[in-house]
Amino acid sequence: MKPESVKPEKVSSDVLLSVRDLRIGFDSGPAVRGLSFDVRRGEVLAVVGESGAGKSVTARALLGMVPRGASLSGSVRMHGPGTADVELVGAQRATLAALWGRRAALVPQDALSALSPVHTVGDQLAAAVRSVRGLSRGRAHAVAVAALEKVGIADAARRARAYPHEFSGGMRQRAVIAMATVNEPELVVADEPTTALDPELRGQILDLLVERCDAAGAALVLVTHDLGVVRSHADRVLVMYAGRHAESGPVDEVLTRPHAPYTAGLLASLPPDEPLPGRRLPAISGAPPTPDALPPGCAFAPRCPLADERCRTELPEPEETYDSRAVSCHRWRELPESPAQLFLEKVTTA
Ligand SMILES: Nc1ncnc2c1ncn2[C@@H]1O[C@H](COP(=O)(O)OP(=O)(O)OP(=O)(O)O)[C@@H](O)[C@H]1O
Repeated sequence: MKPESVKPEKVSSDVLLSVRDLRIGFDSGPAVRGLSFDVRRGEVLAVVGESGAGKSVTARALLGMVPRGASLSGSVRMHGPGTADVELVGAQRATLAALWGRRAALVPQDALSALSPVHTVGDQLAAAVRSVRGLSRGRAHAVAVAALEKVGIADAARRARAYPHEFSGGMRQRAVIAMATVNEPELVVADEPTTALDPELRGQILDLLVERCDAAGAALVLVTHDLGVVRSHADRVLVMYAGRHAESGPVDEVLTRPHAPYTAGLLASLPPDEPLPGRRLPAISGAPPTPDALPPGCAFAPRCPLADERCRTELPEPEETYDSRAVSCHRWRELPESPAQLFLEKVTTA
C-alpha cells in the first residue's frame, strides 16, 4: 500500500499539486494515459480539450476522487506549506475526508448535486464552517451568511433559511461557490461550472468564482470546453487530447502562438472576432478516438495535417520548448506561422 504522507520531493515552493504519470483506466480502455503537470499556488489553470479527452476524470483525481470501477495509478501529491506532502493516489478515505472542504473543494457542473435537498443553504454552509473551524453554531451561522453576501446573494440572512430548490440555478451556483471557498482552501476544482446556466449568467458566475478563489488564496483548476473562457479567466492552460498532455503554458502565449497542431486546430475552430461574409470556419476534421480504439502513435495523428510516419507509430512525450512551455508533438517545430491555414478546408469571401 502507498504511504499516505510522503517526504517532500524537491519541487518549487509555489507548486501546490504535482501530478506525475497519472493513469486512469476503465473496462472500456484507458481514459488518462501518463499525464504529468503541476498546479501552482493561487493560479487559475484551465484544462481544455474536446469531449472525452479525460478532463473531468483528471480534475476529480486532483481531489483524490476515483470513479466507480476505475483503476488509478501514478501520483497526485499535494504540497505543504508547513505540512508533510499528501499523496492522493491510493489515499485512504479518512485522508481524503480530512482534505475535502478544508484544503480542497469541488464546484461541479450541477449545483444541485453538491447541495443536500433536505437542509437549508445556511445550515449546510454553517455545518461546513463548523466542521473545519469548530465555531459555535451562532458564529458559524454568521460566517455562513457573510459568505452568501460575498457571493452576491441579496438579503442573505433570509436566503440562508431557504432550501436549494427554492434558489434559481444561478443562486445555487453562487451558494456552491460560497461553500467551496468559505474555509479558504488551497485548491478549488471547477468542472464546467457554468455549462448548466443561462448564457447571460455564465460570465458573472465565472468572474465570481475566480474572485472568490483569489480572495481565499486558492488555486483554481477550471475544466472547460471554451477557449474564450480560458482566454478571459485563466493564467495557464493544459490542453488535453485522448487522455494525454498536448500542450501547456501561459494562456497568453499558448493561445497566441500555439506549438501543438491540436491547439492550433482548436483555435482555428473559434469564430473570428469579425466574421467575413461567406467565410467558412476551419475545423479539425474527424473526431477524437475512443479509449477502446486508440491508435498506436500520437492519438491526434489521424486528424493532424502535419503527421508523418513517426507520429503514426511513436507516442510523443512532453518536451520543453525554447520559450519554456511544454508540447507533446514530434513535429511542433514545423508548425507554420499561421497554423489556422492548415485546418482551413475552404475559405470563401463574398
Ligand atoms: N464512470 C465511467 N465509466 C466508464 N468510462 C468512463 C467513466 N467516466 C469517464 N469515462 C470515460 O473516460 C473518458 C474521459 O472522460 P471524461 O469525462 O474525463 O472526459 P472529458 O474530457 O471531461 O469530456 P467532457 O468534456 O465530455 O466532459 C471518456 O472516454 C469516458 O467515456
